Amino acid sequence: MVSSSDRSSGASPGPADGSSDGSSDGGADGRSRGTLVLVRHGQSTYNAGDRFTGLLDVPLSDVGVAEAGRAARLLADAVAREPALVPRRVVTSPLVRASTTAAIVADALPGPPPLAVEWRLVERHYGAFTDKPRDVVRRDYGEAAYWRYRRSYLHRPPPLAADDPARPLVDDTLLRLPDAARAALRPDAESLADVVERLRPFWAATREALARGEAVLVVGHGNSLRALSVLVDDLTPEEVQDLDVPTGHPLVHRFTAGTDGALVPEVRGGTYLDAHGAEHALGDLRSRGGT
Ligand SMILES: O=C(O)[C@H](O)COP(=O)(O)O
Repeated sequence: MVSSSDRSSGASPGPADGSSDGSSDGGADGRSRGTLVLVRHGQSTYNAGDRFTGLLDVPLSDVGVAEAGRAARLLADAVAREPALVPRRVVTSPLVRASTTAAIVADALPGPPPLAVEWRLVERHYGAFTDKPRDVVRRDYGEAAYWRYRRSYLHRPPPLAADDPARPLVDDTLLRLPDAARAALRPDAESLADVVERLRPFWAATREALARGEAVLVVGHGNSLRALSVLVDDLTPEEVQDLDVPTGHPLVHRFTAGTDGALVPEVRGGTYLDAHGAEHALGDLRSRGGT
């Protein structure tokens, strides 16, 4: 099983356009491949208030801005040691808590690399839980259902009703996404499995970039990154149930080529740039019920 605690110390690419700027050396020896760095945005105002966020477009808190700055410094130090880690672009969810984090991180890197917005990285649609304090949902739905909706792979939260006060806020986010996103996203609520399905094309493009030896840096959300991890590490539903993602901690995935040319993760679950800090953040996150 890969839980966050199994990750040891130590991002879609843009469209798979087949080009390379030579910023990565992976692939040259026929074995090593590109590097994927995943970063959950810094703490949002809703994380700070312990509310379900989902598709609401809320900003970073002051703590979140500081966390994004720390992630930027960690990545700047890492690329100074290993220039092949410089991504061609920083791929981000369109939601402002992620795109602000991505901009802070990109500014600290050589180039700086441009941002590429990928709608498939938006957070899981939390349905009727959207905008609700977690303790209220826990009280109203009961302990067992609360955990089932939050952590199970297949359960969707109850649908977001047309007269829910959060409905216009979610609709506002949906309206700002591309037509393809509105056609593909469930309008009422998503299970983690739904998020995995919408991320598949993104992972396919990312795999191609990694196979070309590129470095890919992705900024997303707690649940969109848990879902992406299912694809990156081939996690079972049981494994992803225990996976938590701390805010603002870069997680590096390196790959080699298997005998059949498939990408093989060097360390299943990846390697945090700041292992000690990530463990501390994960402990704190779990004491509050996880991602
Ligand atoms: O509340 C939520 O939607 C998730 O649990 C966390 O989402 P975030 O990573 O966007 O904070």
